[in-house]
Formats: sequence, C-alpha cells, structure tokens
Amino acid sequence: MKLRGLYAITDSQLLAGKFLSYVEAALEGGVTLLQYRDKSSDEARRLREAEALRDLCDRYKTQLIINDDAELAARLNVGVHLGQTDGPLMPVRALLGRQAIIGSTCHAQLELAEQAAKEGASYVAFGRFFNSNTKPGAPACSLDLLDQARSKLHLPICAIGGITLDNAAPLVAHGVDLLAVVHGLFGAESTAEVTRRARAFNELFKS
Ligand SMILES: Cc1ncc(COP(=O)(O)OP(=O)(O)O)c(N)n1
Ligand SMILES: Cc1nc(C(=O)O)sc1CCOP(=O)(O)O
Ligand SMILES: [Mg+2]
Repeated sequence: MKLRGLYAITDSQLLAGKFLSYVEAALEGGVTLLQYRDKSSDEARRLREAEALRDLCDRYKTQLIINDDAELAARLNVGVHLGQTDGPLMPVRALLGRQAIIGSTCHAQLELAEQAAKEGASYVAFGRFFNSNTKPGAPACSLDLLDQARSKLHLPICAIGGITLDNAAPLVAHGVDLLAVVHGLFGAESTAEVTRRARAFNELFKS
C-alpha cells in the first residue's frame, strides 16, 4: 500500500463530544493513515475508542495507527507510531510482523531517520514545521532537512506540526509523502468542514 496523502491524528481534548463523527467526516474526505493519539492512562477508554476507530477504518479501508502503545496495536492488529522515548523499534517490528506499519519520530535529525530505516520503520516523521497548538514545545524543523531526507531516504516521509491548508503546499513540493495533521483538520467548526479540509489536503498531492 502506498503511504501518500493525509495522515489524520486524533486529539482527545479537541474531539471531546464529537470524536467519532469528526473522525468519520475526515475518513469521508479521504485519509491515508489515521492515528489514535491519546496521552491519558485510561486503559479502558483507550481500548474502547481504539476498537471503534478500527471498525470505522475497516469500513473506509483506512489504516489505523496507535500512538505510543505497541501492545494495544498488537491487540487490534494495526500499526503503531513510536517516538524517541517510546522504546526500540526492532522488538515492536518482531511483535507486529513484517506487514505492519510502524512510524518513527525523527524530529529534525536525518541520522535518526537513517537509523529508523535500518531498524525497519515504514515511514519517518519530521517536525514540527510550524507553530503547533497541540504540541507547542516540539523542536523546529526546516524545509532544507526535507530536501536532504528526500535525497538520502528510500521510504515515505511524513511532516508534522502546525500544518494547515494554508501552509502545507511547500511541504509536498519538498517531497513529503504524508501530511500529519491535528488542529488543521479537526479544529473545524463542523463535520462538513472537516470533510472539505480532508479533500483539500489530498488535492495537494495531485498537482
Ligand atoms: C506522525 C507522527 N509524528 C510524530 C509524532 C510525535 O511522536 P512522539 O515524539 O512520540 O510524541 P507524542 O505524539 O507521543 O506526544 C506522532 N505522534 N505522530
Ligand atoms: C504530536 C506532534 N508531534 C510533533 C512533532 O514535532 O514531533 S508536532 C505534534 C502535534 C501535531 O498537531 P498539530 O497538527 O495540531 O500541530
Ligand atoms: Mg510518542
């Protein structure tokens, strides 16, 4: 499966009271990957929500990725996204199998991406590219790094951090395969606007 297009990421606070309706609206507009990102330790709710997302993703033929939690990903037979403090990648690859999608946060460091590629990552994520409401403290990353990454790496490149429809086009022009977005997608006022935004993000990959 080609990993290219919109990578929608959930946010439990932003989506409170409209979680599934907003996610479904995004899937309606087209989502290549959907990440369940919930930083709480409420295991029961996390399992319930992740199962609901898996069922929704099955209906829309979208791939579900769980943030941080390889055990939950294994339980649901879906992919996982790992940051630099979320544990080593290789045992997770062994746990989830060769086909599973495993993403790796590489901040603004090409060496981290080269290491992740060696260890079997399915995609590497660089960021943050713009100011992020969701994660204000994330280290900054430049378009120059994308050019270097594009020439050195042979796996999909994901960009994250403050991405909106107004600032995403240069990222795609610099070789990004996946646009990972929270507020720029789910910060919309209505489900119709979420769907419109998802479609518009995907349009950026067609020109
Ligand atoms: C697609 C994508 N890229 C980066 C991250 C950030 O992961 P991490 O550094 O582990 O931070 P948290 O998201 O866990 O707070 C991500 N989740 N997804
Ligand atoms: C979860 C996350 N990781 C980042 C990184 O730079 O590693 S930025 C980020 C938040 C992305 O949300 P928004 O689209 O609202 O800025
Ligand atoms: Mg993490």
